[in-house]
Amino acid sequence: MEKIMGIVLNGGKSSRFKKDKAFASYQGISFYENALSVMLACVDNTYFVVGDNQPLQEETENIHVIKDLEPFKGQGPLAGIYSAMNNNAANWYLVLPVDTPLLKPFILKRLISYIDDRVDAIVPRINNRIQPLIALYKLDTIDVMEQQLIVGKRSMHQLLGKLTVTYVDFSTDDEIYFININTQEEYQRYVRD
Ligand SMILES: Nc1nc2c(ncn2[C@@H]2O[C@H](COP(=O)(O)OP(=O)(O)OP(=O)(O)O)[C@@H](O)[C@H]2O)c(=O)[nH]1
Repeated sequence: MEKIMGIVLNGGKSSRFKKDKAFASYQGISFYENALSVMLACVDNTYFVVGDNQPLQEETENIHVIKDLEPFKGQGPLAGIYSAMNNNAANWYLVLPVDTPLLKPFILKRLISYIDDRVDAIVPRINNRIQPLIALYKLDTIDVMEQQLIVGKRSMHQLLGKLTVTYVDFSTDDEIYFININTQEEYQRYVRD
């Protein structure tokens, strides 16, 4: 049985949203609480990788609050993923951002079912669009991540270009679950609490 650790990313600046996305809410639940609960419906333990405005006051038994490692602090989602994987706690890591409030556990469980040690990453694809922040990464990919960060290549797409990836196709009907809220306009259009 593979050991899987969650990584919920919450270290962004929310500059397009104009206020901290973590505290926006959907159906009365804040984005960050929702992301943690979707994650914990799929794995036993998760990292919660935060920036300066840490919403959780206390750790719980299965939520471990950490910060980006200093050399790459605030350098984007890849920095957060790398910082969590650096703790060496599992051989696979399931990543989730805070800003996909419509996501459901079945999506993550389907990705988990594709775990195979011959590949480096398992990434969903919907209508030819890939979602590298709702994905699984094998521990061994940490060296490639570090190299990318050292040379300032923060793009997840560029990272995937260097890995062996299984793309898991989801149908157009599932597209709704992957909606990513970056702006107030997107919030009004898709979420409207
Ligand atoms: N740990 C960590 N997470 C990050 C970092 N940058 C972004 N994230 C998270 O990655 C996910 C996607 O973030 P983006 O929407 O690309 O970036 P953002 O900074 O939150 O928003 P913008 O400032 O509008 O680009 C969110 O869950 C963010 O909280 C970072 O430097 N460190």
